[in-house]
Amino acid sequence: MGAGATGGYFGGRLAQAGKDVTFLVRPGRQETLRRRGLRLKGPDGETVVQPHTVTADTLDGHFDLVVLAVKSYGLEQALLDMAPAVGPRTVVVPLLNGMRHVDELEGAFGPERAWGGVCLISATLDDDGDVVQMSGLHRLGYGPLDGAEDERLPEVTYALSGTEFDSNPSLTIVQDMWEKWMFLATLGAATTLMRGSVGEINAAPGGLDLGARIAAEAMAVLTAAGHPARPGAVSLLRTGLSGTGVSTSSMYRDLVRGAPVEADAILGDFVAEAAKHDVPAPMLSAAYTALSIYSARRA
Ligand SMILES: NC(=O)C1=CN([C@@H]2O[C@H](COP(=O)(O)OP(=O)(O)OC[C@H]3O[C@@H](n4cnc5c(N)ncnc54)[C@H](OP(=O)(O)O)[C@@H]3O)[C@@H](O)[C@H]2O)C=CC1
Ligand SMILES: CC(C)(CO)C(=O)C(=O)O
Repeated sequence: MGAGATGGYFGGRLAQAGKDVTFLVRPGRQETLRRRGLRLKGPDGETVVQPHTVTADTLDGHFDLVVLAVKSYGLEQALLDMAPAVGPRTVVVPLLNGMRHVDELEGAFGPERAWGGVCLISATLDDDGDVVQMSGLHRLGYGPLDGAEDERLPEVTYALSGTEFDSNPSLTIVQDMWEKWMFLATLGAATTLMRGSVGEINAAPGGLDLGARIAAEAMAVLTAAGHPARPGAVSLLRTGLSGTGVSTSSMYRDLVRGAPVEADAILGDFVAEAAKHDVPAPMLSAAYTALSIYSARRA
């Protein structure tokens, strides 16, 4: 569902590996994909696949697996449009950041079909509509939200394996999603508040300290919410915040090109979680306020 940066990337890699993939898209995107093919550009070169696409009005029959890859502000319509594709045994794996979509997905399709998902990638669409993978990271995690063994997990794992990206079935997907949320809340707040990449922030006076302070707030929120970050997640966060590189966040890239941002789902809900547990989060809160002003001006 959606053939933008993440849907285009993971779906394109699956199609490249010979899997039976259909992209549910809107007419504008369908036209671009017809004209140019689905082009994936990245550190390892360029690949073109000719994707099979459908639009909501031509969607027919149930699918085994739906990978939901829209922005949070497009979720409501996306759930309506994809509903005919979801049958009794369909599994829906969302790639969205944040946690609010979990309730919406469960509400729409029921807990037996709504799974959790996490994607770690830095991707964007360029001016031609091609998918650009901006670093070597491309990991997709998925699993049932209740963490119980599910006979469909090996089937979904088979469907999502044998491609160029890392595929991670997980029985701790809710914890994985919280940790991903912590990572993105930190990186998203730092890059949008400072209007710069990780390398630029770290090179500026006070930049290193700022990153560490936002990370400390975010980790405290996870602990208070009952999902303390595991050592691997803490180390990923530290690595993500260190260095001199050009890495940013999808929210930063949306901000600098004047596009809508997912501030409410990524930072608003996170700050609300902090308030619920009386955890001070002044830096995260400042970033959310700044993005809310940006969103109000765009409206
Ligand atoms: N980009 C990144 O590096 C990462 C993004 N994420 C998360 O993944 C999610 C998706 O982000 P991303 O892929 O970057 O977003 P994009 O904006 O690049 O892609 C979203 C796509 O969804 C399509 N879409 C929206 N609504 C519908 C609909 N009703 N029917 C069909 N297609 C629809 C849009 O189509 P149209 O072209 O018609 O508008 C667009 O192509 C977000 O929550 C983001 O935070 C997570 C990790 C990394
Ligand atoms: C932080 C990152 C790059 C990790 O995948 C991400 O999710 C985003 O930018 O939206």
